[in-house]
Amino acid sequence: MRTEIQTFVDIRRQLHRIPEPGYAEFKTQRFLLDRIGELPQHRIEVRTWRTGILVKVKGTDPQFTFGYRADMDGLPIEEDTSYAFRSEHPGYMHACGHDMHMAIGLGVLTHFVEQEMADDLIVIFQPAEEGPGGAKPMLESEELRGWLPEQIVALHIAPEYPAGTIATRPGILFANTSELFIDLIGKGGHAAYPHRANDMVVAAAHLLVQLQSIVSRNVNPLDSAVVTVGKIEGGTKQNIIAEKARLEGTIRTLSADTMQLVKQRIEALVRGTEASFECTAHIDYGSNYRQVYNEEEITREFMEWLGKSGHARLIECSEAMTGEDFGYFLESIPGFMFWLGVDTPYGLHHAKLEPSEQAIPVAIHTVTDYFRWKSGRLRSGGDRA
Ligand SMILES: CC(=O)N[C@@H](CCC[C@H](N)C(=O)O)C(=O)O
Repeated sequence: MRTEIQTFVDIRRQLHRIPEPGYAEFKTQRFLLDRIGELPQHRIEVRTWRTGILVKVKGTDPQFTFGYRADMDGLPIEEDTSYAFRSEHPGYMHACGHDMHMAIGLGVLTHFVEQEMADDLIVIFQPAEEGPGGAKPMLESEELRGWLPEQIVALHIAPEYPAGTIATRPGILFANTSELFIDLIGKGGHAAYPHRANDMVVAAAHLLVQLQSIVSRNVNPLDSAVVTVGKIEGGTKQNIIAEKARLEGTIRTLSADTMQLVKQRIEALVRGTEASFECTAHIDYGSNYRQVYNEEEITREFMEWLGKSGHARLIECSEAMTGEDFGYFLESIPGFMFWLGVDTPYGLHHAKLEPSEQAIPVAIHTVTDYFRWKSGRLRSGGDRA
């Protein structure tokens, strides 16, 4: 690659400074458009969709279109890393590696602008992966509909694997997800007169504990599910009985049927809370993501190629209960997602996450060489898409 890898490490650091929430990735979009604007323009076409960006790199003799997708949004976390290039947006951090995913995306794009390929490539910078989900509406947009790739690849950083490793599997990689918001509304009052009020802090505490029984007592132990309440809010002051409480969480399942079962049980427990605490409740499932299902034949072929290529050490991993709206891309476009080892003791969504930047060249070389190899293979008639 003629452009130095250090460029993409620097780009990642600059992106790290400006994490933004879903659909508010304005500075991020501007930054990426400026970098894309510095590339020779004769072989690229650029479109924007909300805060996202689509870039087509025209091949010399296109018969096929490859796609690489990078997500763009940050998370509401106060950063606590040792970095000199910490977030400049108080309360926001790239704690899920989207800064790495975007820098790698620019690396892949730059490579194919500098060193042409026969086939076309679409690089997709997608907003709002952490919520409410940019993939589905982007796929339905006019901007992307006319430019749909025929095979698509995405990656996600993996703190638990060493830099220089790539982990994936054919079939299901990430879970089905649903957000969960439960509002409880009772009757507030004076702390000294509990008999004249319906305390929603107590109701929320009971419900929170009952929710734990869904995975332990309703889901088949041989199946997998997660119900996590990550935020709980209620009340206004220590000597006022709370009129309202809110639980915010997420549900994860490996099958769509189990997702339905978990939701039915949540609804039953919430109805029980209404009866027990004489309150009213409202459930909102927010945004739901489809499982990430790697097309089996293409993924096996990639794994075999990677094993021989020497670009990274390959691990065949198990499914994870993480969610990713990339699942919507894989619903209509064959392809796969892989974990990119970044070797850090702190997990995704942690304020101290410091992914190893050594993984950036590993990913750029893997993705670009794989597309080039696959393009040649399709042309030689050695494969289907
Ligand atoms: C890779 C990753 O961490 N993705 C997120 C996706 C969030 C989906 C949605 N907002 C939810 O919380 O259900 C994850 O938390 O797995």
